[in-house]
Amino acid sequence: MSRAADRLRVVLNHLDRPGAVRASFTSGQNVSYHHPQALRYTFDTDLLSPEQRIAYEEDGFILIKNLVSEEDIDRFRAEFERICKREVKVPGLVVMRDVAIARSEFMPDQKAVSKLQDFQEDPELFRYCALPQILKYVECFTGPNIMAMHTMLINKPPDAGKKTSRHPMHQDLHYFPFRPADRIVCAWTAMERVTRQNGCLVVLPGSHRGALLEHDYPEWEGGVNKMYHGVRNYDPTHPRVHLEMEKGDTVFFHPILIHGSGMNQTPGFRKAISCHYASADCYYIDVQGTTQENIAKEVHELAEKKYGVDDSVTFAVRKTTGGHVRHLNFSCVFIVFFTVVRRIVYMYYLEQ
Ligand SMILES: CCCCCC(=O)SCCNC(=O)CCNC(=O)[C@H](O)C(C)(C)COP(=O)(O)OP(=O)(O)OC[C@H]1O[C@@H](n2cnc3c(N)ncnc32)[C@H](O)[C@@H]1OP(=O)(O)O
Ligand SMILES: O=C(O)CCC(=O)C(=O)O
Repeated sequence: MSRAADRLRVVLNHLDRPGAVRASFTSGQNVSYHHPQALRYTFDTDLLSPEQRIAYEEDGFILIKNLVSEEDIDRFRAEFERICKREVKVPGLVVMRDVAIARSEFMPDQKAVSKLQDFQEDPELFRYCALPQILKYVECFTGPNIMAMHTMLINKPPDAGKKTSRHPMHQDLHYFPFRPADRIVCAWTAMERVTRQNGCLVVLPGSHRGALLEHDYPEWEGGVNKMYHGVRNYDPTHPRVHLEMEKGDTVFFHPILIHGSGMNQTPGFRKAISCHYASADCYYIDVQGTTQENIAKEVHELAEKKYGVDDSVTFAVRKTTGGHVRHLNFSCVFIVFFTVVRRIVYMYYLEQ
């Protein structure tokens, strides 16, 4: 270990000792999960090294190599294929097609699927969200009571020539009407080798320390996928990092971190699986009058059109236990983030 790392460890030990200044939390449940004021984004659970904690604090993301086994990933891939072939039907699942491909008559159906969203009712895919090795890291950011909030399997298609396979630079918090942001984290696992060629994630290190910015559709000539909003104004000179990853590597990142992904310039699909987690202490906010109002409106419109929902819709809550990490799974579609969310949290507390 380097001398600098040794020094860092000593400083962190001092800061972490009982009686040191603590950050405040939204409930007493996290009392033993303190972190020193200087470290705002991470908890000490004996998993992250001092260097890793500092890296996440400074950059807003951390990449862990080889976290998910080849066997698990192959099982997720097989389940994805079963879903595409309609061999299994998953309640609440949102199947997205790339806008350029959806409008093509010639693409066989399963190839057109660019993303599955809200797979929490698929036990095989949902295993990803409950993998102990993932939850151990999640706990470093959310604290011990963890909720799975949003799930995706992203199947970035070979670009159809319109550059629609790109995902504009954005902050995930734009889609989440709950807070505090620092207690939310995304786990994103490469299901195969991801490179600049096939459209790896691109992040702006340190941008998680900024505010949630205004988002809207980018003005792209070839079209933009539904709800793929981009950050309106960000510093184009901000350093960018392309996260090239091997199968099974996992990146954890903060919901204010500005990120996106490039065009897939290869003939193959680029797959990744991800889950957004939050502390059970997170609370929902009213997004009226905030920058999130535009996405809330769009989600409501889509929900009305597709499901005819109103605020009286009820959603089930399922609870699972994984070691000492309590893990909640919301049975919800994307829309509940903006509609009946308060009820779900309330039900959770009633169950205690
Ligand atoms: C926190 C992390 C957030 C991550 C950020 C995100 O991922 S944000 C992205 C989240 N996105 C979503 O949740 C979108 C969910 N998607 C959907 O609900 C659906 O895929 C859809 C509404 C876009 C289309 O569903 P439908 O079942 O109506 O599909 P259908 O095939 O009948 O198409 C209806 C019309 O929509 C067009 N269409 C289809 N897919 C589209 C797409 N991705 N973007 C734009 N338009 C699309 C079709 O060409 C068609 O247009 P015409 O009528 O002109 O022929
Ligand atoms: O996997 C990708 O290409 C980008 C995913 C992403 O940023 C998102 O869905 O929010």
